[in-house]
Amino acid sequence: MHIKIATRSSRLALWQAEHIQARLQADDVTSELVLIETKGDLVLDRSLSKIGSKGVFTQELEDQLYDGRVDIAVHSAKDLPSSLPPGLRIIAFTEREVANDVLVSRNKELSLTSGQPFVIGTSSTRRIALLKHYCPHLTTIDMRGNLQTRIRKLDEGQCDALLLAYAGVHRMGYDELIVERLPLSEFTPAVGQGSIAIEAADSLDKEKYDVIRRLVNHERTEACLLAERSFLNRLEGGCSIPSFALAHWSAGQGSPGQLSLTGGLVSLDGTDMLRDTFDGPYSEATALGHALAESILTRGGDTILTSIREQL
Ligand SMILES: NCc1[nH]cc(CCC(=O)O)c1CC(=O)O
Repeated sequence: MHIKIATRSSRLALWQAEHIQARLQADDVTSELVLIETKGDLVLDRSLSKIGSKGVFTQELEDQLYDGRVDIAVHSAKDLPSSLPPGLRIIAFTEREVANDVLVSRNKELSLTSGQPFVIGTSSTRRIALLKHYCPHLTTIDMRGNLQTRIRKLDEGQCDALLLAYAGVHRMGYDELIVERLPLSEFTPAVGQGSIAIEAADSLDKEKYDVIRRLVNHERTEACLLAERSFLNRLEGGCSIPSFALAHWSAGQGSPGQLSLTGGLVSLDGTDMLRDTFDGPYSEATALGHALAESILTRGGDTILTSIREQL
């Protein structure tokens, strides 16, 4: 069997695609990578929220799936919108890497909790809003581009530190630049952070589908991500909305276990913060995400969302 894989060509995207290739090799499946530029890779002078939140890193890959030029597309799960275009679906999620955000700097003394002011480069609306909420003494400057570009900008002195996902920093081999791992309880990650998602057309050959699921999919991560993505879907938030959610699986009473989903929303200026945790059975992941989102919306989340949409 031979599988054609669409991927972006950033180093992180290639790492992820090669990771999937290595998994498939375990079963004598051959594969090849088809490298594709997306709008998110090409337009670097505007923030993601201005380019348009939906599918900036995914659309060109999806075109290849529709045309049948590739079998699957590999993405950071975080970059995939919570609802996919018709005819496409996610067929597997890899086991999640450490989900935390980390502070990256050449200066080992820096810490978010020290009370010392410094400048953080990030253009994530979630990270900016959470920093405003928990660390009002810090300043942020807008910083896009792939990991290597951002670290170059850090080294040029454009900022003192970066706030990044551990998963990407670790995969790119920059662990020695991590000066602090941020607590999940405050800096709750973006939906899907740390997992790799495999997207395919509904028409994907059944044998390929089965092989990919068997060799790549991690069931517990999948359940967590279904809950998180359902939460995001109900909020109708793309990656430009400062929302966050993280689910954990636990053994609970008997199999197949329980999910605990924490998620919320913060206003762009950091003043209004809503966060809650809902627990439910593993088999009800989608309903759990939906219920948490409903609760957040009725407790004032709808007002926060309206004002976010007016400002972006
Ligand atoms: N949108 C950028 C993006 N997409 C996925 C990752 C990191 C890897 C991951 O979370 O899977 C990053 C960089 C970052 O947020 O630091």
